[in-house]
Amino acid sequence: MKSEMEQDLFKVLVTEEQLKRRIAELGGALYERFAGKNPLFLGVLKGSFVFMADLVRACQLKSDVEFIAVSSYENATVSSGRVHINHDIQQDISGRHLIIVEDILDSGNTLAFLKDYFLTKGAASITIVTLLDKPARRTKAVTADLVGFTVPDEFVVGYGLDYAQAYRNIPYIGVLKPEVYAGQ
Ligand SMILES: O=P(O)(O)OC[C@H]1O[C@H](OP(=O)(O)OP(=O)(O)O)[C@H](O)[C@@H]1O
Ligand code: HPA
Repeated sequence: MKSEMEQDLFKVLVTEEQLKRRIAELGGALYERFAGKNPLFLGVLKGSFVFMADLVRACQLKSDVEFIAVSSYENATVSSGRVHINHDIQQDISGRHLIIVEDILDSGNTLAFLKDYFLTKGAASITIVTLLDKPARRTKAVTADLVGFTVPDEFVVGYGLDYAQAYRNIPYIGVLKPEVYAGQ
């Protein structure tokens, strides 16, 4: 029997197997770039929490982890354009090589904001890793250094990504049935 979340799904875009394989590749690429450099993995909450957990374990670098929580979607499927910091980082990042870990690069508002924010705080370098890239929706000129999958212009959920805070615990990436958004 389908779970209550699966009943809301219209289709699967990226399977668990595809995620696992690609994240192993991303981990390997990061290892080659950062071995010996003690980078700081900086996860962007909430969406990146699942990807971050798998990525750091796929990349056996000597490194530490930090998190910032920001939001801009306010229960909608389009960005409000205003990025709020809900919980800031807890350590000095000046002189550090940052690996920003995102679940999705969509309009670019969040990563454009965070790049400026961390450069102002004195990061030595910033590398952006995003699990998903949705270039069709971009309004800010920001690109990722490493991308897991490029996705079409559809609102996606699962593997950390939400709609109205739900569906983050689906273990793959999918698209919801249109009626789930009815009334938005
Ligand atoms: O490129 P953008 O259009 O800025 O979209 C990407 C951001 O949107 C989502 O976060 P959201 O604001 O929904 O907060 P959440 O991570 O807590 O779900 C996602 O996790 C990214 O951080
Ligand atoms: O397609 C998306 N799904 C979930 N959260 C998001 N934040 C930006 N784009 C998306």
